[in-house]
Parts: sequence; C-alpha cells; structure tokens
Amino acid sequence: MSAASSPSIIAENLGMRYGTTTVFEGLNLKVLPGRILVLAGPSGAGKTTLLNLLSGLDSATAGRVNAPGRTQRGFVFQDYNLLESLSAWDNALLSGRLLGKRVNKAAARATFAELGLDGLERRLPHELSGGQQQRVAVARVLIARVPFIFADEPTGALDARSADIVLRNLRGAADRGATVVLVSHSPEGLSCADDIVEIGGGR
Ligand SMILES: Nc1ncnc2c1ncn2[C@@H]1O[C@H](COP(=O)(O)OP(=O)(O)OP(=O)(O)O)[C@@H](O)[C@H]1O
Repeated sequence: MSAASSPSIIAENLGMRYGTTTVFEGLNLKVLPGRILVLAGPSGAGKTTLLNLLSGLDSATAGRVNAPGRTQRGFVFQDYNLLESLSAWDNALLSGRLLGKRVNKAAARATFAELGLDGLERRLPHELSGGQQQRVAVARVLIARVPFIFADEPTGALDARSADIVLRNLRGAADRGATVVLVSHSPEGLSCADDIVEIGGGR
C-alpha cells in the first residue's frame, strides 16, 4: 500500500438532508492519502453524517463524492460494532478475514499488544470494558491494512495514555500511505490532524 495507490476522496457540492432538515450543503473538500483529516464541530453538526458520506456508507442527497469501494475501507464505529459471539482476538482479525486477506499473525499480535490488549484475547466483548472494546475495534481496522480508515471518535472511551497510543497507530497507518478520516472533539484528536474540516451552521 503506497500513497500513490490510494486516490484522493473528492467531495463536490456535497449536501445531506433528512426530510426537511438540511445537515449541510455545498460542501467541497479533498481527502488526501497519507494524511489524517479530522472532522470537528459541535454535537449534531453533521460529523458522523459527513464521515458516512466520505466512506460510502451512506449516499448524499446532493452533489458527488468518489467514496472508496467496499474492500478498500475499514471503520471504527462509535459503538464499536464488535461481534458478541467472537473473542477479542477473533474480532480483531475479523475485517481482514472478511476481506479475504492473508492476515500476518505476527504483525496482528504486535498491534494487539501495542494497543494494550495482551491477555484479553479470549474474552468476549461483554467481558471487556468500553475502552478495551474500543481498542479491539481500532486493532481490527489496523490489522486489516485497508487503504482507507474511517473512525468515529476512536478515542472517546479512552484515557489520555491509551488515546495517545491509538492516535500514534493511526498516524502509523497514514505514514504507510493510508487515508485516515477521524471524527474527534478532543484536543489530542485535533492535534494529530494534518487537515481539519470544521462543520457547523450547515456549511
Ligand atoms: N437518520 C437520521 N434521520 C434524521 N435525522 C438525522 C439522522 N441522522 C442524523 N440526523 C440529524 O443530522 C444531524 C447531524 O447528525 P450527526 O450524527 O452527523 O452529528 P454529529 O456532528 O456527528 O454529532 P455528535 O458529535 O453528537 O455525534 C443531527 O441534527 C441529527 O439529529
């Protein structure tokens, strides 16, 4: 995966409405490979909505965006979306396996340990704290080595030290050429941004 292999995501005149409510309109932006873009703004401004449009999870009601294909992208969801029947370790390997990739076990193990999850391999999600579940969700997207990473508040449940480790690992993915888009409120999240899009007031 090199920076040259991931095209930019380009949004043109993007707009999203729910019924009569306009979340935003006329939004133009370019998300560049090898960089971390942070979507910032107050609660309800439309950060998750924009993340879903840039990632292709949802379709805009106006404008265009060349979101990545299904096999190119990975997500850290706000509520983690771990599979309750799978262990922490199997959850961490899940995205890579679903994408039909040969997961490098040694690298996966290193990522799992780096995120402070050593010893928790066999636990089911409900046997993990919120922060541990969040770190499994982050491990999953890192282990899958996808060229596009979309993460909604990926440090929201973490203390400062764990948050720092997560952000450093996302930076590592960007340094390997991945495109990383984060929703973040936190000063740490903002401080790791190469680019920031502040949404609010519908633009
Ligand atoms: N499925 C939906 N139907 C109707 N309205 C929606 C829907 N999803 C989101 N909205 C509205 O769109 C706006 C933007 O929501 P969104 O979740 O993108 O905000 P956000 O900036 O991510 O907020 P937060 O920081 O609180 O997570 C909100 O006013 C929300 O109520």
